[in-house]
Amino acid sequence: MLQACISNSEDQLRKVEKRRLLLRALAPMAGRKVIQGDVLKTELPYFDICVANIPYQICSPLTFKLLNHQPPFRAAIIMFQREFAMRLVAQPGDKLYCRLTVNTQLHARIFHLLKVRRNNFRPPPKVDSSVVRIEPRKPCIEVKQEEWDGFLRIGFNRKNKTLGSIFRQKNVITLLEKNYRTVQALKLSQEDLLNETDTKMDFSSFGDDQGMEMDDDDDEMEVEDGEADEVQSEFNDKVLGVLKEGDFEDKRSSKLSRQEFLYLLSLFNKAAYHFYNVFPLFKSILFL
Ligand SMILES: C[S@@+](CC[C@H](N)C(=O)[O-])C[C@H]1O[C@@H](n2cnc3c(N)ncnc32)[C@H](O)[C@@H]1O
Repeated sequence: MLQACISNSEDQLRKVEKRRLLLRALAPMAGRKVIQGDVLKTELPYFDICVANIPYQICSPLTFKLLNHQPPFRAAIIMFQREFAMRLVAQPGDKLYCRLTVNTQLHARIFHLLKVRRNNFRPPPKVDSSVVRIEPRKPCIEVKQEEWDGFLRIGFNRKNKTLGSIFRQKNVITLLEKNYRTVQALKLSQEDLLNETDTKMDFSSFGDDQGMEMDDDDDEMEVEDGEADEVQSEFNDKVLGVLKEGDFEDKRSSKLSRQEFLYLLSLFNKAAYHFYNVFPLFKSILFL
């Protein structure tokens, strides 16, 4: 059939070659189901490999959807906007190292495969691209995702400030103290709080603001609107004691590895300091 199409015309030869390559690429798909739909809204079936050239506005939600997928797949090879890709593969100390980096690298190993320059496309888009390989960690790391997210938000609030300075901020201490008092009032154990380990990542909080917004400022994002005054109280001294215990007071989030973040969070939790709003838990216990 294909042979019959062959002609001397260079254009047609190119078309035939394209078609031959396409048929070869699709051969393993024979008998497979094709699902048509919005990838973000579609429940994905079991899959082993994901290969995708995606519109860049869905970089963050798609990445987190894939990382939440169970059972974990073998690998995803995806082309991302260059800067997003460099954030995924950044290492402590790199300019692009951020909350997105730590969060994704907690759940997956990420490799930069190749750069694709804008001029490789016709017409050229406005940005360069990179192809990366994402391999979910197996077994997956068990964390309470809300706790981890809350902790990283605070840590990367001013990623180049020392943790000592961040954990003197009024809004940070107020959050920790409120949670601490709730936990104490209910005499909740570590197990009560962390038992329902929720490894699911809430990618809704990782809008493209988190994934792509990049400025020259140190600031990642605010914990919440409002003042960031420093406080000095007995409670604050105790919180700083946790930082000192792990030798973290003079360290900066921009240079901490994910293992160090995990360790520091474990020290805080051991001392009953929590970073997510425990109040709903309090309410659910009251209304049992
Ligand atoms: C960058 S193009 C890649 C096209 C083609 N796969 C290729 O590699 O040449 C991205 C494609 O994803 C489709 N797309 C955009 N948003 C999508 C979504 N939420 N779910 C599924 N496909 C989407 C677009 O219609 C477009 O065809």
